[in-house]
Amino acid sequence: MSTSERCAGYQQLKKLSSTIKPFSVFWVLPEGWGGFVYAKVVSQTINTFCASTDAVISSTHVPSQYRNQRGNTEYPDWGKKQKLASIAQNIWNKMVELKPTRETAYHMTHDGYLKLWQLEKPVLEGYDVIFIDEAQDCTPAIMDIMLAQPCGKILVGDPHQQIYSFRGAVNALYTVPHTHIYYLTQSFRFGPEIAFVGASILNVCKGVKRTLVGTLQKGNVCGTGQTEGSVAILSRSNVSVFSEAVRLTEDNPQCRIHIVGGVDSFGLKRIMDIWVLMQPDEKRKKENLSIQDAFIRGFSKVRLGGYMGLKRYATNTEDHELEAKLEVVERYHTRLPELIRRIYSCAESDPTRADYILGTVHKAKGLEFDSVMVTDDFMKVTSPSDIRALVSKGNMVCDEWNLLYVAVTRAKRNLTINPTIYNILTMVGEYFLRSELTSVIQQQSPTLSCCIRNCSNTLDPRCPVSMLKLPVKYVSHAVLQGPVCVQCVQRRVGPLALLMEHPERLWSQQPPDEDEDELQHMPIDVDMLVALL
Ligand SMILES: Nc1ncnc2c1ncn2[C@@H]1O[C@H](COP(=O)(O)OP(=O)(O)OP(=O)(O)O)[C@@H](O)[C@H]1O
Repeated sequence: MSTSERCAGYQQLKKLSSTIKPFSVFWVLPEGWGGFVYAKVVSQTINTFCASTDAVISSTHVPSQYRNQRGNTEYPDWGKKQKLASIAQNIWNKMVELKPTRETAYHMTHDGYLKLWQLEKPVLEGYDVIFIDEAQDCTPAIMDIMLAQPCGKILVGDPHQQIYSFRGAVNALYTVPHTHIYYLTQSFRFGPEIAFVGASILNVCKGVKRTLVGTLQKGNVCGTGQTEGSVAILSRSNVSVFSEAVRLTEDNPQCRIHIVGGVDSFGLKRIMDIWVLMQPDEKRKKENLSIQDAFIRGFSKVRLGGYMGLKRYATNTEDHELEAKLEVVERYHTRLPELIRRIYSCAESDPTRADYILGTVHKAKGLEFDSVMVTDDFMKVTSPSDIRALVSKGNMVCDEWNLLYVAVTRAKRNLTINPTIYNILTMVGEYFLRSELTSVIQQQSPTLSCCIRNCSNTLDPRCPVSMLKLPVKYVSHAVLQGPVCVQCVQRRVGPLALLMEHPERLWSQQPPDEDEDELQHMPIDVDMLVALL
């Protein structure tokens, strides 16, 4: 029987589910191997198998480490891995069967029937060439199907946009033997400013020196550009997407917001169900509050422990999506029903009619917007030592840098960066300094006091040209802007900057009390110096 016939069969039997849920697996675990932690490990084992090219489940598909019930990292030995693999294989065998079942753990999933198709070794007839986009995020199972085809293959992708390692994606661009390789380093989406920000993230965080080039169109990366056209606020997590929706609709209740992927798939109904679960029994009965989602409703039973039980489940199974929803419920607590109603009433299904487009980077991948604002919930970087510490954590951190890179490269004209990107730009010598007539600076800042933190110097009004720190706006606040004294400029653009100042006055000024560790890593912005002279 072909996979397509099988799929029709699963559909008829109502034996299809989108994903394997640890909660379903939990009910079919054998004695002695119960609990949510094993349910998570077995689910992950089946997922890894489905993403692989292998025909049977083995200990290689079992995670080499996982968080146990106490929150400690556990490293299963070979015997334990064998047992977990055989539990997973039993479940997989039942998933494949074309028999009705009441256990949702035995439902076939999308990744599951893709796996069956791969094992069937399909031959796609009638194609001269297959074009495989987003090849950096394909699983080995998908690549196995594609590469086995007798026609030509073109793989397209960007290794720095790989953001699905956690789902078993392996960057095929580096592993597949090829006859030709072409580097597409120019993007037609944006101009040099946004390209520089993208290239700086790759350079500082991943040590990649190949430059990303834009076109000649003008761009703004200070968050101060004219916001015409589509404006997207991109976040790392769903919690921030929710917070942004709350903030925007609080500031302006008439505001129209579009949530990438749709307001329903964002899970507002499930968030509301979790909130209901959190309410005491009497309140639920008195106000006739019901829980729609069967999974959440399950936890209202005493033996599963109510809201706290659901929280334990999310922690034990490392279900980050559920953890995010719980965080939203706890953060907004009593206000939640009103906020959800407000978000629904401001939601706009057509992005072209929305004032703001909100979404996570995972959802916004492949899209582009005239203006992009990056929220501050991405990986935090304050110094080069942060980066060194993070790099040692391997692949998952690599995905985090890629997420930041994907976020900024969605912008066509205007970019609002976050503090981490600001710090990364500092590490490549971009201090947002510009030379300006001192008389012009004085109109804005009559005292000519240096705006750098911990510096009490002032600028000399007799100097014809001085330095100004440009205003940079983040999503939530603006950073310091204003005049910068010669001592502070010298630390950033090199000793020739001292030529801007009268020697007597220069010796009378103290260098500011800046963090020495930070200063050691401050690169000299030679281009700025050239521009100055
Ligand atoms: N040759 C070209 N001349 C002018 N504009 C182009 C050209 N090719 C693409 N563009 C424009 O550049 C933008 C980016 O193109 P496209 O979406 O194909 O890039 P991409 O490589 O798939 O981007 P990403 O993978 O980052 O999402 C689009 O607005 C597209 O219309």
